[in-house]
Amino acid sequence: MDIVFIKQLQVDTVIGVYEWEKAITQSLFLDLALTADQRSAAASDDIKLTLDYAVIAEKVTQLITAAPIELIETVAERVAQLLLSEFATTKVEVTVSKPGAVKQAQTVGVHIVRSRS
Ligand SMILES: Nc1nc2c(c(=O)[nH]1)N=C([C@H](O)[C@@H](O)CO)CN2
Repeated sequence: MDIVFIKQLQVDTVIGVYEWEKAITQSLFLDLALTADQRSAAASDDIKLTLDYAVIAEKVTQLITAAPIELIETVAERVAQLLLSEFATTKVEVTVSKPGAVKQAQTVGVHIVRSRS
């Protein structure tokens, strides 16, 4: 099946479980993959028949920055539910990375897969 994707979407927001994290902004990086048949969009060359990645990036950023969140798991789940409810996709994969959270690691994060039920 076809996938529309966004890689390494940077979202600067208040994220973390510790008190000191609630007073600063940190960067999250998101990889998103939305499954949807793209044959009609390709045949008609019509943006209305695909998943507009610019719109997706904007809505995801708005969702994450609307209020402080503690866990990156919460970010991933909320993003997955937003994508499934507002876009014509049957399955989404969401990876949320938080570089710098573990000094000895390049990055840490969570990857979830959710389908329309
Ligand atoms: N599985 C998770 N582990 C941790 C998280 C998280 O969101 N998910 N968060 C933290 C802290 O906020 C950490 O990033 C501060 O450096 C710790 N573990």
